[in-house]
Amino acid sequence: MTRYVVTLNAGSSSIKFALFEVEGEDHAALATGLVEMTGAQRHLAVHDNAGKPAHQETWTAAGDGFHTDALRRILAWRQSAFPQIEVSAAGHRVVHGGTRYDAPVVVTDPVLDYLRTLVPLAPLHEPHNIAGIEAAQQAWPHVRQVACFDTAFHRAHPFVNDTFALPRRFYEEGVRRYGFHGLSYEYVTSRLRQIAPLHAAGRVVVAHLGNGASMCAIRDGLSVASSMGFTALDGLPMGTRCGQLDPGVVLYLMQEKQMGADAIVDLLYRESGLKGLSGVSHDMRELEASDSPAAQQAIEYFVFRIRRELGGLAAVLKGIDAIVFCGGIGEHAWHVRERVLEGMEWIGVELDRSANRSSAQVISSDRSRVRVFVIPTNEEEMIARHTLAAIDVA
Ligand SMILES: Nc1ncnc2c1ncn2[C@@H]1O[C@H](COP(=O)(O)OP(=O)(O)O)[C@@H](O)[C@H]1O
Ligand SMILES: CC(=O)OP(=O)(O)O
Ligand SMILES: [Mg+2]
Repeated sequence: MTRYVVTLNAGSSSIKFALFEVEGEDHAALATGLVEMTGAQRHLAVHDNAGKPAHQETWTAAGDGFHTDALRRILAWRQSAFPQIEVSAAGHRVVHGGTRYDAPVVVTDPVLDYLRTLVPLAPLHEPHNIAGIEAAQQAWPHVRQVACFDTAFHRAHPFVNDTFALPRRFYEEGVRRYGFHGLSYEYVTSRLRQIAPLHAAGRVVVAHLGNGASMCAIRDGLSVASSMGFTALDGLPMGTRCGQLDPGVVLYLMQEKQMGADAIVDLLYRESGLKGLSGVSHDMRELEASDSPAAQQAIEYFVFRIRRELGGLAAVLKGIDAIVFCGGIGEHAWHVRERVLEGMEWIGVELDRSANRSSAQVISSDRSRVRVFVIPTNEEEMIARHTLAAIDVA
């Protein structure tokens, strides 16, 4: 039986969506799309299954909520482009699932109530993920909604990789290292199983380097440790997020700079990372093109933190068999990959520079003991897979 699923990844200023046709184990994206918001301007662009532009719309917001407005347009496009299709379910990327969810779940009112309590733990993502679900419920009242969590993949971490050294009661109430980008790690792991099954069964470090960035140690397909923690702020520096930070800095901001919680949230989530360090841009493409010394230093810091994390995660795994790069930077910025892997022969990596420059699937040399891969991630396909599985058991 052929089934159809819509996936939604709602952010603060964009919604990524896709329509999948599912036949048994085969998931084919019939179309993928993006709605972007710039000021009052809205822009919707859909690409077909060959990646060719299939539909575009630009409009000015009429005071309506971004998600409701955009979802109505997505629905109208779906009805006119694929009138014969009946959608079985809508799957949503939800960044934080807290302690309660270690698997995707069909959305009900109690689920939404719980997700609302997690908003302070993911202020850049969770409110928009919830708004996307609510708008989809309104727009498509007869379609089941499934929440797919970024944290779920990491929920089996051993205690030491899950805890902070705070009094125990904080751990019990959920102050833990959750880890994020789980849908991406799960997808990449499943691709690695197809491409290189022996490596996939071994010790793998995946670097998801996008606008948000994290790294994950994976053994036999299971997450063992992640660079991200309680929130999606920790670990690597990101487009606008600070990454690892001495908590003493936060105390200093409060006590000496009299900064309140909202100002600190803004500083650490929206004004730091590559953007804050460079003063030029949050975007790696603009930093690479810039001749500003601060832009070059921001890249240097990004590379430095990835190298530190790689060493740390390799130690957790007691050695590594494979490294995988994914995400916008991981898939395209060969220069960053080259600098991350420079002088890493001690860990067993020998780079094939020309394969790396063309972003080939395997970028390590034939002699390299550790195999290094570039695998384009596909969070949408993972959401589609989880969504159908969740409605099948519900
Ligand atoms: N060709 C490229 N070269 C270098 N960096 C790139 C390139 N394309 C995208 N990027 C980087 O990837 C980021 C987007 O990553 P992506 O994983 O698509 O983000 P998101 O987290 O929004 O899904 C951009 O902000 C930019 O820094
Ligand atoms: C969790 C996270 O950082 O997500 P994104 O990369 O989409 O910002
Ligand atoms: Mg991302």
